[in-house]
Amino acid sequence: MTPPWSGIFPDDGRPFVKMHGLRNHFIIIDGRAAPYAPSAAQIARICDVQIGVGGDQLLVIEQSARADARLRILNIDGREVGACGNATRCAAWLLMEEAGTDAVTLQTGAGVLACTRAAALEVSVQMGRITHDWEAFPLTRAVDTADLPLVHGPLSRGIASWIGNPHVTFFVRDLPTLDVAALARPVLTDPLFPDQVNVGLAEVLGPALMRLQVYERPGILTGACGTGACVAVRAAQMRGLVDKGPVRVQMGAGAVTVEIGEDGRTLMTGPVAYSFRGRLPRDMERTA
Ligand SMILES: N[C@H](CCC[C@H](N)C(=O)O)C(=O)O
Repeated sequence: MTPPWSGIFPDDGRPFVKMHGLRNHFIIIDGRAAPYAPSAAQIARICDVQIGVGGDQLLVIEQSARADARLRILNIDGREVGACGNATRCAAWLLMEEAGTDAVTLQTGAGVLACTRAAALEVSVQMGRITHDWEAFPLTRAVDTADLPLVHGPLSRGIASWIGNPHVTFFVRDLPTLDVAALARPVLTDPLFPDQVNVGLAEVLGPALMRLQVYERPGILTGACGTGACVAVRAAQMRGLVDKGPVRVQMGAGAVTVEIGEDGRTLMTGPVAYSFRGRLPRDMERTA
């Protein structure tokens, strides 16, 4: 079937796949054969749901000397970030489907992550170790990252964690009634975080159950956040609020399971979903 209007809109632009993990949505582009390095303005337009494809992040898969592939994660403002749990699951699933395998390694800013198929549309990722080293973030001054000296309205006693990207987790009550973006915005831009920070509001519902919403850099409320779920479980365990075993983290559209080993290595398992595929307009290639 020839697509209608193909003469008006030539479909020879860069192919993309749109996927999501619990509504955290991504545009995935294969940059292995032909490198793809869009400008910040192009990234913003592609990620804009009203005038582009729509996505919380743009993902570019590249060749890697250290892993099966390299995953580059670009925020909607063009900034490259070191980690994204939901994106890692989606990209891993795509590469496993492509190769007909049940395991794949992905090089990210958090290191080389081992990913495996957990079920037909479910992927486990060994996310690496969570640290609380204030220099890793970086923070503008040395503080107790296990109990941050930061109060923004009802948010206090935050825990700062690094899992390839920076996060702060606050524990709250009645999460569904809160205006998460409004509460988290002043934290995201607090001068303590010169590179901004992803802000998670977590509520413990039981010894192995939490719910979470994350206001992500550069200032978007996402449907779910895989790295945010990992650090929220870690933070809850540090405070003795949940068990040491696997913890389910509910995030609106569903849940991920996070298991943190004795050695601090963090395994995250959760769903992936295919939305659609298509081609970007021709002018989404960088020309200069
Ligand atoms: N949603 C992603 C995290 C993206 C983090 C990014 N917004 C940053 O600036 O670090 C996840 O599933 O882990």
